[in-house]
Amino acid sequence: MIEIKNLSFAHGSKTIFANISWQAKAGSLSLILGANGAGKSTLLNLLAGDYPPQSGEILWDQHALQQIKDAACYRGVLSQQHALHFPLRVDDVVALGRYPHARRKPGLKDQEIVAAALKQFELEELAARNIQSLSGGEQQRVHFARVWVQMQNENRARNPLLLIDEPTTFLDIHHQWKYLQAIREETQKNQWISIGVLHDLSMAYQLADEVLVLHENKVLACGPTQEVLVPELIKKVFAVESRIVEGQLLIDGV
Ligand SMILES: Nc1ncnc2c1ncn2[C@@H]1O[C@H](COP(=O)(O)OP(=O)(O)OP(=O)(O)O)[C@@H](O)[C@H]1O
Repeated sequence: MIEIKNLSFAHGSKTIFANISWQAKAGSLSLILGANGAGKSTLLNLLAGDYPPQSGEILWDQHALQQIKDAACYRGVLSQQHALHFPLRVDDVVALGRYPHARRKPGLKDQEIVAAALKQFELEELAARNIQSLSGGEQQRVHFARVWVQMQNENRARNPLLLIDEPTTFLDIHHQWKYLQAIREETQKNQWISIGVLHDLSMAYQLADEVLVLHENKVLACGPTQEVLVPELIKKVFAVESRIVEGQLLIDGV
């Protein structure tokens, strides 16, 4: 479990959150929602350990997140864009995800995990290509696979933590659904703690087990998605009209 307790954070003199608390459970996909500038990426960056909390604490399976030494074996971060400015084969990029686990270089077991990821993410035909020659969406699929292999860990000292920040921006609609559904299934099956940011509210409504809504430096609401993400709240936070029709969230417009 991730527990955020009385967390406050400011960028310079600008307060982003004041005294927020929240929990994200293992086995759940939790999405952070909020308008532009609400602090979603800042919260993910704190969970990624990019900078320490200024006050309050973040606990990962009851240990202070900042003090966990083997975090790279249990924490994967998938962002909108990962720029690689040098030539590397696709399968070598995916194998980079195994380096935190390997003493020197990835061994047979790591190679098997990489091969399984290339198959699962439909990358076998691209495996020998230079990543720089791929389209934006193809590159993003490679990074999904890289993070997926990083998250595979037989030693369960803690529940793996997956952080996703708008990871589907460059993907076509088939791959958006395929990969987010794969994340959801892995999360349930392997008790990952998966926390992400997604701007598509309808997709969030379908896929997220839990949501956290950030608004005006506070947690406006949190809990099971279909209880929290109701038209009144959506109007207050995003200033759009919406409806729930046959279990789907439809956005009508501004
Ligand atoms: N390094 C920084 N220095 C100063 N201000 C920053 C920094 N990073 C972010 N901010 C500001 O903090 C606020 C929150 O930014 P953040 O990126 O967390 O928002 P967000 O909710 O992810 O927004 P978006 O939906 O637009 O991606 C914004 O007003 C942003 O301008």
